[in-house]
Amino acid sequence: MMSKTTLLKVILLGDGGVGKSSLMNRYVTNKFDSHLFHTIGVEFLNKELEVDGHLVTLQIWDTAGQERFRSLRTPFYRGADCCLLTFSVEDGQSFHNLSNWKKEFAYYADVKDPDNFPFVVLGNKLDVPERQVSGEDARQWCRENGGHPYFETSAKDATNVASAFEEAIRRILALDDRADHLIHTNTVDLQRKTPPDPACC
Ligand SMILES: Nc1nc2c(ncn2[C@@H]2O[C@H](COP(=O)(O)OP(=O)(O)OP(=O)(O)O)[C@@H](O)[C@H]2O)c(=O)[nH]1
Ligand SMILES: [Mg+2]
Repeated sequence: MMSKTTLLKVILLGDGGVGKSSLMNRYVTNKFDSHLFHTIGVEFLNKELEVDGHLVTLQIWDTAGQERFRSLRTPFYRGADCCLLTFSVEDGQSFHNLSNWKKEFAYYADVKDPDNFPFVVLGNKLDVPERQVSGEDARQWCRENGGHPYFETSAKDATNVASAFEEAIRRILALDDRADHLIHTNTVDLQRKTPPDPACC
């Protein structure tokens, strides 16, 4: 059984410690580690899913947020279909740095028109009671910086994690001129037990 899947690359950016790896792990493996190590360079995981009738292979690239790893992460920005700008609601500095992350992405991904590129903003660690960034401030930043969608998430208790990644997919698929850029790959469904087509080699 051959089926068409669309490969979409999304990239997680944001300060070290805001929870990028935890969000990816929660979404792909549904696990959470309260003592996760800082990422060095980049890592990626794939997740296959169906969104609004589209079979999608989501390739999630998780980057190291610490400044000392800048040169290791930036070569991987090119070709991203969506960028998830991530901060932690209990870390005001990580919120103030969103503009820098957006600029870094646009520069190294060579995005010509950042205002029309699909960014999604994530305010993570919603479960932590001591907030430094209000939802209203975050929404205002999103409105004033290109009208990006905003999700408050918790990788720890799984709040809104799937919704945020699925919004990223919808934003990409909604772009009018996607058709020319989509990478269609044929995949083999190993679960399906139908006999081979006799007309086939
Ligand atoms: N309470 C709480 N802790 C979280 C959440 N997400 C991540 N953490 C914790 O915050 C710490 C940092 O999380 P990471 O996922 O490693 O952060 P990161 O953004 O990948 O950091 P770098 O790899 O250095 O860029 C870890 O101890 C996580 O367990 C969350 O939603 N709630
Ligand atoms: Mg990490």
